[in-house]
Amino acid sequence: MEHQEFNEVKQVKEHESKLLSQDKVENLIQQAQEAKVSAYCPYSKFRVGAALLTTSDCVFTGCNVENACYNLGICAERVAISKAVSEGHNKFKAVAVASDMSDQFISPCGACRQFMREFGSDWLVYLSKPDGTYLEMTVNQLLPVSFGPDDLSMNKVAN
Ligand SMILES: O=c1ccn([C@H]2C[C@H](O)[C@@H](CO)O2)c(=O)[nH]1
Ligand SMILES: [Zn+2]
Repeated sequence: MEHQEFNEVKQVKEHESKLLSQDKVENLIQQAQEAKVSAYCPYSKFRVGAALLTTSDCVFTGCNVENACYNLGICAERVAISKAVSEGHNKFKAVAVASDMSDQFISPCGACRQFMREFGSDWLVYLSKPDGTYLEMTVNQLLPVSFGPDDLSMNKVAN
């Protein structure tokens, strides 16, 4: 097998080994839908919930939290990630996102994509609808050609 072809097969296998079972995805989406109930969104009235699965199989949830000073509002995804990191968890397998939109999959904003990317590019994001259907994407698919910790010289292994 050609070297490049071998690497492609290896990458596909690595990716497949990181995918969650249908049961686990459905469970994570369910937790995101439950987290959505706590959304504090008196201004947009757009409820969002997120459920973040760590590599140690803990789940941290989050909802959007808005503010009378509109620009201070924070998204569900960043709340969930901040809760996890502040409790000592910063390695993630997946995050599920849920909203009330039945006609389209909720998709994380640019700020949240960059916030996710800080903790790796090859973990999974499940964009869901209220009926439980979902799209599976990687952080890299949502934010290709990204800027991350390794791009800072202070974080490089060797110069
Ligand atoms: O993926 C998303 C998209 C939007 N919002 C929030 C931000 C704001 O409170 C409201 C409307 O944009 O929804 C999230 O929490 N996550
Ligand atoms: Zn966001």
